[in-house]
Amino acid sequence: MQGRAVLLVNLGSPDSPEVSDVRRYLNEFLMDKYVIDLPWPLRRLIVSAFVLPSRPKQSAEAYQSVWLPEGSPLKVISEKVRKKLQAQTDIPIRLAMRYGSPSIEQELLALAGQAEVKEILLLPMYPHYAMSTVKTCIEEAQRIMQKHGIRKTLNIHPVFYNQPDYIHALVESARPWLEQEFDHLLFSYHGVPERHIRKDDTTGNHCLTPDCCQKPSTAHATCYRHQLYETTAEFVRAAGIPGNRYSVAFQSRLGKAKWLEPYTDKTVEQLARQGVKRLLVMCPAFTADCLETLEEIAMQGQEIFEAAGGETLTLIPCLNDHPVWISTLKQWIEA
Ligand SMILES: C=CC1=C(C)c2cc3[nH]c(cc4nc(cc5[nH]c(cc1n2)c(C)c5CCC(=O)O)C(CCC(=O)O)=C4C)c(C)c3C=C
Ligand SMILES: [Fe+2]
Ligand SMILES: [Fe+2]
Repeated sequence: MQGRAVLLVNLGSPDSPEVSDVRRYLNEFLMDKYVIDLPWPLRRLIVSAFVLPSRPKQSAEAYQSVWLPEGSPLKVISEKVRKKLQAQTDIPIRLAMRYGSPSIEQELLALAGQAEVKEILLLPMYPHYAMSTVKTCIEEAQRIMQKHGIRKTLNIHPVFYNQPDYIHALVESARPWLEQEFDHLLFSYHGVPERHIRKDDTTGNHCLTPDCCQKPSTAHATCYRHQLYETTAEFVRAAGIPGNRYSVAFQSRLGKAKWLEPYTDKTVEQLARQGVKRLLVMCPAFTADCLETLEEIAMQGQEIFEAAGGETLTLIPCLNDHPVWISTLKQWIEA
């Protein structure tokens, strides 16, 4: 294990929940060609003319409602994970954010500056492949390595959506909630525009039909929808949840393009109208709780659910710093 180092990467948050910091963060995030995948002039126009005038204020209010004294939940939790992991291994571990701080550049340089480090394992903290998450982290890390002429080996940890030890950690972390009475379990995954999946499809004909993600295909290596269906299937199998007590939906859509469906807000409303009173929601696209779970699901989702006749919507926390997840990460980095 000598000579190894690890860089954990997550998405990132604004430096503070003030409108100006949220604007700077959204600008960096949405100007990434893998997030808004349009030619630069069009992307610049859309972000400047349609997003930045109003979204920062709206998002800042949302961030203010979940902000912790130590900072953004995503960063605070990610740092806890890093610290707990570091306490269990001698391999140097650092944490970077794809957008905002600490940057991939700063953290890669810090690792590369240690003479004893010969190879760096990049571990994007996302279970599923998407160009807006995993691909952009990998490319950014490679760009930084090239820019600074870093002569160390960069290894990429593969996505882990169907890894038995990941599924086990997910089930163990959800267990206290699953042991309580509930009517329905909703898996709410962060959505992506359908176009993103088609763009990464090497076969040219995948994800054009509703059931393509269920059939064997080489396209699944980069198919976010296939991968999250697999996580769901493995989870319910391991946790013993019957087919009529769970469903999948997609949250956090932005803009006018067609995103993966069904949408979480509509599904939550529909479930309440169908008579579901106690709804559990889990969000396995994220490994750490963040704005999208704590505000969009636990706050907005609860309001939608209650208004439509539901009683309690309970968010199952993400893996966060659960001990089974920490020991899974330890095994992966030491393998
Ligand atoms: C085109 C827009 C977006 C795509 C595509 C997208 C994909 C995507 N995002 C995550 C994980 C997270 N996203 C978060 C926040 C967030 N996401 C978008 C837009 C897209 N995401 C925006 C504009 C925001 C900011 C908040 C807002 O204004 O709504 C977060 C939370 C960050 C935090 O600070 O807590 C996470 C995490 C995944 C996994 C994903 C594709 C699979
Ligand atoms: Fe997002
Ligand atoms: Fe697919």
